[in-house]
Amino acid sequence: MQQSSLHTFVDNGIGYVDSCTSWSRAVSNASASSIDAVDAAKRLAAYTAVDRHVQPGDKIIGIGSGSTVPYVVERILQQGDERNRDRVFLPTGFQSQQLITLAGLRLGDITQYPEIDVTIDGADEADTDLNCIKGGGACQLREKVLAEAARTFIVVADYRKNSTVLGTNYTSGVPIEVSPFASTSVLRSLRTKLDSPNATLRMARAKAGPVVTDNSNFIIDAPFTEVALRKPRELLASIKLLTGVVEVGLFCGVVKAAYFGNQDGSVTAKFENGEVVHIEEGK
Ligand SMILES: O=C[C@H](O)[C@H](O)[C@H](O)COP(=O)(O)O
Repeated sequence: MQQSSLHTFVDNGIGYVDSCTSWSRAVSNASASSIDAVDAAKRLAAYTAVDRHVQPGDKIIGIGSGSTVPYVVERILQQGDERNRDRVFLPTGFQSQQLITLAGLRLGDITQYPEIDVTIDGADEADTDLNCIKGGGACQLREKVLAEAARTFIVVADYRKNSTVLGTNYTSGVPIEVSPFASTSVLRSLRTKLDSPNATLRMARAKAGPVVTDNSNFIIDAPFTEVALRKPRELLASIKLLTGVVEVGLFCGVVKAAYFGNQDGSVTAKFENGEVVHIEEGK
């Protein structure tokens, strides 16, 4: 598999970059040079994470979703056929399934392999304690299953996702996957009971009607106050209690380490014990 083909796939995205998130739309609208800089940062983060966390003994590997993940697959391919021959790769959705297949890697399923050695995924934003917002691409249910099943769950992203408090840079709201049947009542509860007056159903861009997830559900994007987002575990618990909610794009207490590519060619690594390490280019 040529590396460029993996990115052609994502660029055309089967619509991923173009259609999934307002964040991604912002990127699409940015100048070519800023896209290059952001992409370079994504690649740096992905390569560093793979080099440190995808070890020869790791045989069951979870592959997340988003525009940073193709670089993860690219780096894994660079580890060579010998190392990848007896590995199985589990996808978090349609996009990563296509990535794995196109790369010529062996595709597996979480139902066959409920214990994963390492899962690497993107994020929409991560805070100081490694709580994350995920689901800008509507994949959070399968992503959370593969994150929790993994001995090591690693997040990779560019510098824009590295925050102190969730909701600082990613302002579209917390992505919430809901059963279509319950979507109106969940929306109402979010607006009236959970103080998210601007919660909205995510609409598709090249289809009339709402975004439909890989699990045939809908997505609600629910913005919350900074006060609420400073306590993501509590917020997650209260959203999950709403009948009809399938999964919430708040990941709390699952990330072992997050790698953020910076514009100057360095990588910032944040670990679950609170340690922050600055990795200079090439180290
Ligand atoms: O549902 C999508 C996922 O949570 C992605 O990992 C997240 O949206 C980050 O994607 P990207 O790397 O494109 O910013």
